[in-house]
Amino acid sequence: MIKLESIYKDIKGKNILSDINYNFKKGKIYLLKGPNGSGKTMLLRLLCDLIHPTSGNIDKPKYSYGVIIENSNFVENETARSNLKFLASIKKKINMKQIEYYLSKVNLIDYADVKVKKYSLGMKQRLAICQAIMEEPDVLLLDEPFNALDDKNFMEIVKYIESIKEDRIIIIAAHGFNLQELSLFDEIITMQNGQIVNIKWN
Ligand SMILES: Nc1ncnc2c1ncn2[C@@H]1O[C@H](COP(=O)(O)OP(=O)(O)OP(=O)(O)O)[C@@H](O)[C@H]1O
Repeated sequence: MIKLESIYKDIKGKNILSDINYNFKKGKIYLLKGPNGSGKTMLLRLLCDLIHPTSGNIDKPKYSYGVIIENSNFVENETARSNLKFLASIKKKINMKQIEYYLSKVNLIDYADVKVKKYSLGMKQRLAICQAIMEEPDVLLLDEPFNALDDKNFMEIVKYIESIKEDRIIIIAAHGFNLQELSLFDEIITMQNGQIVNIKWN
């Protein structure tokens, strides 16, 4: 569990997150929604230690993280396979067989040896999802992972994310108009002006 208690974050004198109290539990999928600038990305950054709170407590064990936050930086002139191979070489947790397994999960196995610069936006998004899940992290943080996906790939990725939720904390920040209708999400958290203003349990 990740426990946030009275979290405040100020950047350059401006309040970005305000009095955030929340427990994120394993086995659940969370939707973070809210208007542009409401603090969704900042909350994700805080959860994976990219930023630290100005005040308040974060209580959590030493988790591993898979993240998509802002643009994923793949080397455009390399293939998907060599990009993922390079990323996997940092932690040395997985081998090429596992990379290929996850490439097939996001429907990219047939394009593994195509240079990323030839990928469409949706394919790049699926590659980013692949990169985030391939090391089977405890916590999956996905910022706007669905934007460019067509209906078929959207539904397949949604089903897939649902299938891996056991023993994992999954938090997805997204605008999508009808996303909250999906049974995918166990809890829907609405943010506004850096605060959590509504919580809905599915
Ligand atoms: N590097 C930064 N320095 C100062 N303020 C920042 C920085 N990055 C973001 N902010 C501010 O933090 C606030 C929250 O931004 P955040 O990116 O978390 O919003 P968001 O809910 O993810 O928005 P969006 O839906 O547009 O992605 C905004 O007011 C933004 O202007």
